[in-house]
Amino acid sequence: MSALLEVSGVSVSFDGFKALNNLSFSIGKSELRAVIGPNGAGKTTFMDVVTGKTRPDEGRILWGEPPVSLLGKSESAIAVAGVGRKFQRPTVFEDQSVQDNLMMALSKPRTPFSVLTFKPASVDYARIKELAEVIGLSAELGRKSGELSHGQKQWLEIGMLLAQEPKLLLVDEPAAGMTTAEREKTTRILRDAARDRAVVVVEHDMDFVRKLDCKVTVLHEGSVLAEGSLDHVTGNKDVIEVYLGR
Ligand SMILES: Nc1ncnc2c1ncn2[C@@H]1O[C@H](COP(=O)(O)OP(=O)(O)OP(=O)(O)O)[C@@H](O)[C@H]1O
Repeated sequence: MSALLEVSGVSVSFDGFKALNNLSFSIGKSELRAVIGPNGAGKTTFMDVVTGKTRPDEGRILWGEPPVSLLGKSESAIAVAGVGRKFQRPTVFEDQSVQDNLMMALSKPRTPFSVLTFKPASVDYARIKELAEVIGLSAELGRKSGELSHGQKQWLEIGMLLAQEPKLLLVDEPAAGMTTAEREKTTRILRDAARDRAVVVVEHDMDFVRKLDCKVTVLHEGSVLAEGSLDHVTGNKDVIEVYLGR
């Protein structure tokens, strides 16, 4: 499988402390991957370097086919290239309806004035209907987003990101604060999203990671400690030591 994103030998230091230490990571075009690791392992910094928020001191970040370097590109250029990022807390426009939130997301990649001048066409309404089905909010399209449950807001934001058709979606702890039923639905949404794009899920919750049923990358002290199925990595003695303490 050819890689969509290839991170190699990336290091990032903050005041001499290596948050990422010679990190290498690669993901294919339609792949779901969970990234786990104890607090301070470098998960957020990893997402920050991929999205251009933090510049690495060393290493390469190659993207797409033919591969181009993401190093030196701005956060917005990286987003336009197809990297979407979902932060942990949902950020939707609470006073707007679910449909309007999705419509605003659809309008984003056009021009700087697109939100003001955007006139939805029937194709846009059809796309919103489709997105609402993907995120399980078809019955909520007319509701104010502020009235949604925490889980529904998270799904709406995932839908808003999908509206922009990212090639890679980075999702930070989507299951936090969700009910069991919401987690199950989130698993389904992420697995479906990864059918035709790459999805990286940073997660602490092992039950949730198990349900994702995908390859897992374990980070520790800014490097990859282990990689493989969840059973493989949780059976690794280094991983056990890191999680349970020496
Ligand atoms: N801007 C910064 N300045 C100084 N140190 C930082 C900065 N950002 C991260 N760090 C340090 O780098 C290390 C890695 O942090 P990072 O947030 O990437 O870890 P994480 O795996 O996301 O942790 P958590 O699971 O707690 O969110 C931590 O020790 C953190 O304190």
